[in-house]
Amino acid sequence: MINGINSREMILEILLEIEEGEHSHVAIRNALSKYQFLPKQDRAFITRVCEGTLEYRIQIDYIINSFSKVTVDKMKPAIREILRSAVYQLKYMDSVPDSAVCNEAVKLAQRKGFYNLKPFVNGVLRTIAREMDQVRFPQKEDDLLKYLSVKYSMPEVLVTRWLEAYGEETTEKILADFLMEHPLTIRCRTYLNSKEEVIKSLESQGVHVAPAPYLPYAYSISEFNHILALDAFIKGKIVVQDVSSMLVAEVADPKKGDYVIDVCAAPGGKSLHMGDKMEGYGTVDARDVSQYKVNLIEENIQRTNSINVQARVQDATIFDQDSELLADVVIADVPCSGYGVIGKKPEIKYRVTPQKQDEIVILQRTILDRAANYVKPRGELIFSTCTIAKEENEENMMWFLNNYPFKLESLDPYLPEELHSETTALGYLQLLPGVHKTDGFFIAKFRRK
Ligand SMILES: C[S@@+](CC[C@H](N)C(=O)[O-])C[C@H]1O[C@@H](n2cnc3c(N)ncnc32)[C@H](O)[C@@H]1O
Repeated sequence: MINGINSREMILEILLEIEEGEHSHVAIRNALSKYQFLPKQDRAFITRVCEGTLEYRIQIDYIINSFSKVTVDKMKPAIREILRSAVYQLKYMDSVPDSAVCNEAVKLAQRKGFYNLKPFVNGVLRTIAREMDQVRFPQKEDDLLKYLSVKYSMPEVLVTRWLEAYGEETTEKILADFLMEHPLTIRCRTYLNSKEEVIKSLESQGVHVAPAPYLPYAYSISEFNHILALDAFIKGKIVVQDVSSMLVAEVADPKKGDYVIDVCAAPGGKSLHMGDKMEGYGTVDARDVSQYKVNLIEENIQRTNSINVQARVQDATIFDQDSELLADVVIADVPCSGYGVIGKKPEIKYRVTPQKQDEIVILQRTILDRAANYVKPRGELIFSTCTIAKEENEENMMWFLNNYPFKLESLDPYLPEELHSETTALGYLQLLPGVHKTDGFFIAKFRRK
């Protein structure tokens, strides 16, 4: 307990908020920003327990259901989250003694008004603490699907999809990678700043900086408290961006003076990168569906002083006649299922429905249809998603090629050699977590005939 704030109570509130539909990073950020005085250690503890409980939820539920007469889905939400977060600590956090985990959970149940459930919480947790090693997890030889689902805490519906699409070995690599911790990656804005100077600035603030894979201006950073406090960030010398996302501007390869339309631009990562590649010349017209989203782009334009990027509200599903055949480059980084970033946003895996999947493909095709109209003759359209779902990627790509006057163009001249493959020579790239050293991501490059 610090200044009346109990970290386990905060964890419970955050997990309940995520259960109700909030994004995990938003729920955690909002809770922590309310209590700015919390020491670094407590912030790290709250973040780890929330993220870990979410990441391992299926496995944790399996453990609880192995010992509790009441199954997890029948429990009251608060009791369920108290148990889940306690089991996460018991299994994955050696730094907290088991007895403390159990005592704190029981106290929290009481504080939340569940006085009569104290013995239940106490009984289940102490049994789990004692008998954790005896849990009979599904075995690979008996039931591959259940084994992968419980071991890597991934809903069976997703495991099934990936087994079909990518086979057993690759699926297991993807699943394992989602549970690994990855440092944050940044793009150093080398057209305005020297890399050495930026690294020096970061290191002078205690940040650990290491080269990130594939691109010479990409770095991994760790051991810092908050990105907003880093001088290089405040001064717009770096942009937070996954390397997969940086590859979009590489592949687009815009020329100084180009007119670029980014139809789904918020918060602006790829738009700013395109602007930098054009070294302040030309125009990047960064659009998104709402004022709220456009404000996010604006903030980034201002922070980085990106003079050739402008933001505005424009629904990408509505044809903008004024843009017809005008753009040298159109970026369609469309909304998607987000399966490629489950490692960063674990709640995505629990919110999958077949209906959502169908709707997202329709939305993507509608956006691609409008975006195609903005590309000038012999101009280019870059289509990208942060997912690994074939219907959103390869199938949409084929649909587009079959219906529009565009052809694919090789990505190889723009990619590092280690990413070259049969498909990149044709004009598209599917990055898979655990196989490639990035998020899951898809890029295709089309040129108007
Ligand atoms: C994958 S994100 C874009 C990320 C962005 N390109 C970047 O690099 O920072 C997809 C974006 O599509 C936007 N979006 C969703 N529906 C849209 C629509 N109908 N029109 C325009 N943008 C839309 C979302 O608001 C979201 O910002």
